[in-house]
Amino acid sequence: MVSAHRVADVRAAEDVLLRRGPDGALMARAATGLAVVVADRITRARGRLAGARVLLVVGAGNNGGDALFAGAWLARRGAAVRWLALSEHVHTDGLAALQAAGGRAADPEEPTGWAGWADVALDAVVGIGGRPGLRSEAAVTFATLAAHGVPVIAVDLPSGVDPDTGETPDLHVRAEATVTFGTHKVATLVDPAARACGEVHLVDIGLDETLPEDAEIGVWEAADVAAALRVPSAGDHKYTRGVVGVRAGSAQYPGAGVLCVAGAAVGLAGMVRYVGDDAVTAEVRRRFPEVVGAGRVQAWAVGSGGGDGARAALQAALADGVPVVVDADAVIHARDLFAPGHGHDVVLTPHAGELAVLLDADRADVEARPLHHARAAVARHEVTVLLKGARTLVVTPQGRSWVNTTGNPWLGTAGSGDVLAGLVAALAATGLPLPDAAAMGAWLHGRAAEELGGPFTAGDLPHAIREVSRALMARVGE
Ligand SMILES: NC(=O)C1=CN([C@@H]2O[C@H](COP(=O)(O)OP(=O)(O)OC[C@H]3O[C@@H](n4cnc5c(N)ncnc54)[C@H](O)[C@@H]3O)[C@@H](O)[C@H]2O)[C@@H](O)CC1
Ligand SMILES: Nc1ncnc2c1ncn2[C@@H]1O[C@H](COP(=O)(O)OP(=O)(O)O)[C@@H](O)[C@H]1O
Ligand SMILES: [K+]
Repeated sequence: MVSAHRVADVRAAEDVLLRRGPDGALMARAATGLAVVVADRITRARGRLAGARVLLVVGAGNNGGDALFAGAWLARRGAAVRWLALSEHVHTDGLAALQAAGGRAADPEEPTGWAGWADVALDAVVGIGGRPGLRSEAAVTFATLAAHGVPVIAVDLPSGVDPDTGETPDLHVRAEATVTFGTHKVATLVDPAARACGEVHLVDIGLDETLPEDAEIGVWEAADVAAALRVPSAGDHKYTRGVVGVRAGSAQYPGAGVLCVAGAAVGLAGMVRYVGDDAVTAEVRRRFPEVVGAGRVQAWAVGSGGGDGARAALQAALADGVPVVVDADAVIHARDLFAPGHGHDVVLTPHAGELAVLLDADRADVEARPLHHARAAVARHEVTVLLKGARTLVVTPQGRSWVNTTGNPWLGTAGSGDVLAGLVAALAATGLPLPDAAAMGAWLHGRAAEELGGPFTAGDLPHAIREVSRALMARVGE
């Protein structure tokens, strides 16, 4: 599992290594890793590093130091390197190294000598020492670079984002790529900051052994999902594999019932039950002859397209005392059904708009602070929350947080959330803990979208999800 750590934890881990190793060793690792990524990107873009024009936008701290040493490495290999200092003092040894390698200062008053000159710029204004926002000089510098179409590679983090929350309350750099050191930061994974990072490269500087195990946020990877998927054994039959129930769709939204069942059908459970509107039931049976009616289940998916019937459906599902995926029209009923101490095993699966209604917040504020709001809902309702978005979050009442990095924007298509709700419930029915099922469902759903590429509609997802699961299980068997 990939993970992100808080700045305080990164600093503590760095301190241990700094005490152990020779002066500058850690920064040398970071700078070399940075330089190698920059050189590789330049080589891919223009064929060769020699002659490439690299601008370093440098602040006062060690973030600037990383860039100056990286600039020296690049200059020694034939790149033309200039630095633009945004602070009176910059990292002394880094600057000396760059000067010795032939780097030159850019004149801030002459943008033709930097914005009009550079093939690529490194943002090394601030890293984990930064507060959100950009001072006006930095803001003007990056606006000028953007106006000249110069791509930016951020050092550790795009300057101006909030490292520990992923929030971007103020001006910040928008990078084409970010080279981050030692471990991910929340900002390199969680939106909206993750969007400002572009492609993220993680450089190993040896922090792994000194970082705390309990990360701030984790990312499920293919191997984690593959290892957790429940593959039936010879002794299993349909009931031991798990039965998933769907109470979704309504006369108003019949398709949601069908799509939720379709998601449930590819979640590796042994049987799918559907309970709902007669016309929807008929359509579900027509599409999925194997689906049966009411009876015992090991997990429910409730609420997708549920309309006015969502509350009654949720109450009926809760009465069974099994894990429940609470989607769409059912989410709002968390308000009174899930007061602290309720004791149900539940995951809410809202998008930002639904979470905003539940929390009496603005949708824009949920989008600006998704992790904050997901955690607020978890605290208020003692449920797991899966907050859908480009970077879907799963936050549990036990204090774990995961962010999903699979998927593509084509997933923003009507009914795609219905498929996800059914899928998560089915995975839970196979015996997986509900939070794990939520994280794995988001991963499979996003990975299926990547396989499809796009454009696609929600009805294309289930088959792709099954193919992704099949490929993962084949990997485990290898
Ligand atoms: N501790 C270490 O040995 C290592 C640190 N590394 C690098 O060092 C960085 C952290 O360095 P620092 O602790 O020196 O901090 P930074 O370089 O991130 O920033 C600190 C400086 O920026 C100023 N500042 C803060 N917010 C600002 C803003 N919004 N606009 C303009 N200036 C602002 C501060 O007053 C301070 O002078 C990491 O992000 C990483 O790039 C790496 O070299 C790895 C090793
Ligand atoms: N820009 C995006 N990039 C990746 N995934 C996205 C994006 N926008 C939406 N999604 C995903 O698409 C799905 C949409 O679900 P939802 O909003 O509930 O749609 P519906 O209610 O129509 O089913 C969610 O899984 C969400 O994470
Ligand atoms: K930076």
